[in-house]
Amino acid sequence: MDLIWKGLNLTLRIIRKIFQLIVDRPIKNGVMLNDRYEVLSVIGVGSFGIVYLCKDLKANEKRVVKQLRPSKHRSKNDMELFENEIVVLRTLSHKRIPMLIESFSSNRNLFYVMSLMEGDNLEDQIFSSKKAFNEKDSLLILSYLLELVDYIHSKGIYHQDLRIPNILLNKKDLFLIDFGLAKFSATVDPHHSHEGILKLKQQDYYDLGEILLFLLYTTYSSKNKKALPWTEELSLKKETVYLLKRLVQINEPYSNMNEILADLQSALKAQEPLSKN
Ligand SMILES: Nc1ncnc2c1ncn2[C@@H]1O[C@H](COP(=O)(O)OP(=O)(O)OP(=O)(O)O)[C@@H](O)[C@H]1O
Repeated sequence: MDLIWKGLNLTLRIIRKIFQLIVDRPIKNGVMLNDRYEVLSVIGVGSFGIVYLCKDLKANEKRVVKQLRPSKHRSKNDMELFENEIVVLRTLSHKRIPMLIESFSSNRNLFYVMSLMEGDNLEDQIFSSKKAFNEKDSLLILSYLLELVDYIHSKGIYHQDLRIPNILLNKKDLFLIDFGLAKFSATVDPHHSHEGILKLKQQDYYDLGEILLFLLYTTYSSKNKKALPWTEELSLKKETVYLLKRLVQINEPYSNMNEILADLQSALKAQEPLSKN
């Protein structure tokens, strides 16, 4: 009985996967969306959306169009998350965050259009291009991210999905994308109780700590057969360790941005060579 049940489950999973592959086929290059956006290429396929590079024929600019995967249309929750992402982008206005141009539906598909952020995501840079970041560079990236996180928090928005695939980087700029799971403080906590908002805030801080760890590990090559905790594997300045331990909540979690910024300044200062006098 158990075997039949398992077999049935597996068959259902395979059918669902085939269904997804068929309905989630990306739109072909050259197709015109909303009489304005010509699809040039697919630049990303996430669990949630299909992302296209398009030419905006009206503005004569390159744009990014995100389509909710058609297989996700069957879930009210996924459609709500897509709508939520649109509202979040409409609320934000920062040169390092995509600007919402418009949203539309076509042939029962949902789309929104945003500005193109020119950079490659950190996940691809680390794993495909094998880019490595030393301690100082990693701290500098954290400082750019903190500025953005501080900005979105000031708008009552908490990203809740700060991860390396959602950070784009080029030689001089860093961008934050993918607000699909972002939360508005007013929705989560209509009474603005300090506790609810603190939880959202600290989740973003924790994720920043994990990103910092990811970056720091790019210069690490294992000499031991056995994996050890990061505190033993990485040789970092004590100021960086202090900052990390509070971000990832090994020690007392941070409760506001000013505390993090002050500790980051100390960690960056510790990277400077000692002066001779
Ligand atoms: N505005 C943008 N400018 C440039 N590239 C972008 C932009 N938005 C998305 N991308 C590219 O498309 C990829 C997927 O985008 P995004 O993370 O928003 O999709 P998703 O379906 O929500 O993915 P996930 O499954 O990770 O949640 C990104 O990693 C990035 O490379």
